[in-house]
Amino acid sequence: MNSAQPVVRLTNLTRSFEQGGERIDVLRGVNLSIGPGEIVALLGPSGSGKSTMLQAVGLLEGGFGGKIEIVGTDASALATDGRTKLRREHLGFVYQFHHLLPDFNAIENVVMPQLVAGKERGAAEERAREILSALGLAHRLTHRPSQLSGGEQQRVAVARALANRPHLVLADEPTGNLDEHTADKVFAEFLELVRGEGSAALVATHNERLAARMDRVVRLHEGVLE
Ligand SMILES: Nc1ncnc2c1ncn2[C@@H]1O[C@H](COP(=O)(O)OP(=O)(O)OP(=O)(O)O)[C@@H](O)[C@H]1O
Repeated sequence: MNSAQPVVRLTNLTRSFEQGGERIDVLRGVNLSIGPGEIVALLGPSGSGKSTMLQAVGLLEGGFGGKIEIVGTDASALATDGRTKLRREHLGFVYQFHHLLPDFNAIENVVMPQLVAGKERGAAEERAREILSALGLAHRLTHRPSQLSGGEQQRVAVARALANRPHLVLADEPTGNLDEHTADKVFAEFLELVRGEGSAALVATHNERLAARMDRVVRLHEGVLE
């Protein structure tokens, strides 16, 4: 990767929804460029389009206008297979709710995306141990999600998102489901890990306090960033 190249560049991103015969223009021309290792907070009131924007950047949904470039590749021009490949190679996801596989323990949840990416099992397990330990979960490796606290579940979700060393982590209210004290702690660990790994991140949040800890804050207002 060219070191000066943005990990994501959005040019005139648009998205509208048709609901009950009415058209809502949620994104009306969003422009954003995130550099390597840069951690950006995406703020905006409820319903302003933060999740919609993360879905676009995550190449999870179609129906968007404009251009989405991920590490220099124009995703808008790719078919489903190409978008999946781009997503697997460059992106990691953390959601408000952990979405861990319930029948798999912590280490297996972190190993899984690495196997999907073609990594050999031994190396994947070593990486999972390393990253879970960095998040203080060395003593919880064989616990299943139901046997973990909410904070621990989110830490596993963070480890899973970073397992393949993504260039960009997309996080949608990653600590929104936790009490304030736990949220602060898990978020600090998340930031430290993302910084240590050198990944960039785009983090949607309502929380101004968390936003202030990131490198840059952008705000969605009436469909554009300000
Ligand atoms: N599939 C859909 N069909 C119709 N409208 C939708 C759809 N998805 C989102 N919207 C609308 O788009 C707007 C933006 O939703 P979005 O979830 O992106 O907001 P948000 O900023 O993430 O909100 P919150 O902070 O509450 O999670 C909302 O008005 C929502 O109702």
